[in-house]
Amino acid sequence: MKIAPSILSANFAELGKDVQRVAAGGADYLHIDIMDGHFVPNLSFGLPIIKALRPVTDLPFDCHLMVTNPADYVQLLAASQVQIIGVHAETTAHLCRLLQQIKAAGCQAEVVINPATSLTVIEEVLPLVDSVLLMTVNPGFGGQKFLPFVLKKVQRLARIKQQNNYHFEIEVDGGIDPATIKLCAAAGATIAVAGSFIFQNDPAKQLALLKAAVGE
Ligand SMILES: O=C(CO)[C@@H](O)[C@H](O)COP(=O)(O)O
Ligand SMILES: [Co+2]
Repeated sequence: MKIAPSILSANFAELGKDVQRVAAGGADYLHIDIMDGHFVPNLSFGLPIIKALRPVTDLPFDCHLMVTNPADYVQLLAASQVQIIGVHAETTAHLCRLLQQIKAAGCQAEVVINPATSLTVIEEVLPLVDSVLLMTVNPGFGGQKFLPFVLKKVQRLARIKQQNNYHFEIEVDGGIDPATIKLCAAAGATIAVAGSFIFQNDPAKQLALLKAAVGE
């Protein structure tokens, strides 16, 4: 199980230092939540923050776009050396084209769905993607409670992946702590995003607690 700390819950007054702390603590990715106040009822941060953080760490940037017009940002994010671009299936009528644009820009394509969105919405594009991010909270805020009904969706996706010999990562995002990461790993998730749990205390210590919970 790989871990992607979400900087949404970092101390923004010490953002660079917090990023270095999670990198030193053994994080596998840096999860960056971009919110526009339209697709989700919250604003977070944008490209200047990504550009400022890029020289701070070699961790791959996993950019989770919670915006109504994700296609407008693909080229800009690719030019800012973001490795993974995650787009919500709910934001576009042209999901296949959007994922192709991400790949053509040289990035890994990640499709994201809300807790209430069915896997059937993304089934046809599964051969195209590098990762599938299943939201385990309703997107927009850190510190929310994990929604256990999504575990069945993780299991179903893991089965589809195995049956078709697909190679995408299965990522979960929201409400991850030592108890819920264990449930997600057992259901077949391969990457866990964690924000408030990691940054509520010493990030290296918190990362170790998450890893220990999944036997790493
Ligand atoms: O995308 C989101 C929220 O919309 C997440 O990435 C959060 O940042 C996760 O925070 P916690 O639930 O772990 O506090
Ligand atoms: Co996120």
